[in-house]
Amino acid sequence: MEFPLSRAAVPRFLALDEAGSTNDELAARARSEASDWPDLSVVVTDDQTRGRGRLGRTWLAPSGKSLAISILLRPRLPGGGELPPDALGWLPLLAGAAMTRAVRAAVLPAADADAGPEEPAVIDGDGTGGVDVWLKWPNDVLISGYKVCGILSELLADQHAVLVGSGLNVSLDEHDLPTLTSTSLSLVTHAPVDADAVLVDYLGRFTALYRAFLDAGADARASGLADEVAGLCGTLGTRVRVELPGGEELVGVAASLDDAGRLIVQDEADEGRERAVAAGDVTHLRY
Ligand SMILES: Nc1ncnc2c1ncn2[C@@H]1O[C@H](COP(=O)(O)OP(=O)(O)OP(=O)(O)O)[C@@H](O)[C@H]1O
Ligand SMILES: O=C(O)CCCC[C@@H]1SC[C@@H]2NC(=O)N[C@@H]21
Repeated sequence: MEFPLSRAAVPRFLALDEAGSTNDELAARARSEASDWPDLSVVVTDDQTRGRGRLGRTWLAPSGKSLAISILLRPRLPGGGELPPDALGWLPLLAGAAMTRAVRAAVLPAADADAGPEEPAVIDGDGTGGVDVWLKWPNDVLISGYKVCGILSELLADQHAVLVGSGLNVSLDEHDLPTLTSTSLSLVTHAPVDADAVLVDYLGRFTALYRAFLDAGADARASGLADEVAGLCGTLGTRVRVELPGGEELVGVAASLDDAGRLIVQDEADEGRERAVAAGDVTHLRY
């Protein structure tokens, strides 16, 4: 697949006909030819054969019907210093916000896609009941509750770099869907999707948010990133169950994001005491 628009949008762009994992492909190049792979280098394929999710889980991508996109970040503060650890948690959320906007632009009429972050994005002209697109904290983009994109961020500690990998279901049919809870762009639009147009939109939005974040000294509130993420995050205000990494379970309303991008949950088992969650499997519960 050719990506003329996306290729022009970033400092280095490599489209592979096939890859095991684009995160692994980009990590290997970032290490072996570091000076040739600058900040915001991108590796993409529409045929990823061994995609990874968190905790060794599998990301499935039928050949030719989805995009695996990896972005290399070598973030530096305006003075050249490295990002404080708390700032790193915002990078996957930044990617999620950019992807949520790009998915909205791909599946919603322009007026709805560009609405303010708090506006629900809904099409209801055809009696289908409407379509909404939200970010599920911390790493999924959902269309009407179905997962269209998953994001995996990995630290390249030896490079002081981060890889942000996104798997986007572009044109999977019903019978291609890997889970009962997934969907694709074309299943929603009922029309062919221009993958290069979606990708360049994602990269442009990502770059703008990333530059603003770094220019503000990696202060998510000052740069507007925290508001953008919060406005797009469908998890906030809902009752959630969180399976914490140690196996503990936490149930309560997801109230806000803290300064490190962690989810603040009001623990029902402890009189609503607020607990900050950095990682875990989140399920949105219905009342
Ligand atoms: N192409 C795909 N589209 C949607 N979901 C997928 C796809 N491939 C795999 N999955 C799901 O994504 C999960 C990846 O695991 P990971 O823990 O990284 O994701 P998660 O977003 O945290 O989990 P979940 O999707 O269950 O909330 C797998 O467990 C699988 O259920
Ligand atoms: O399931 C998730 O939520 C995360 C999935 C992340 C998949 C992407 S596809 C591009 C990059 N390469 C990988 O092996 N994984 C990520």
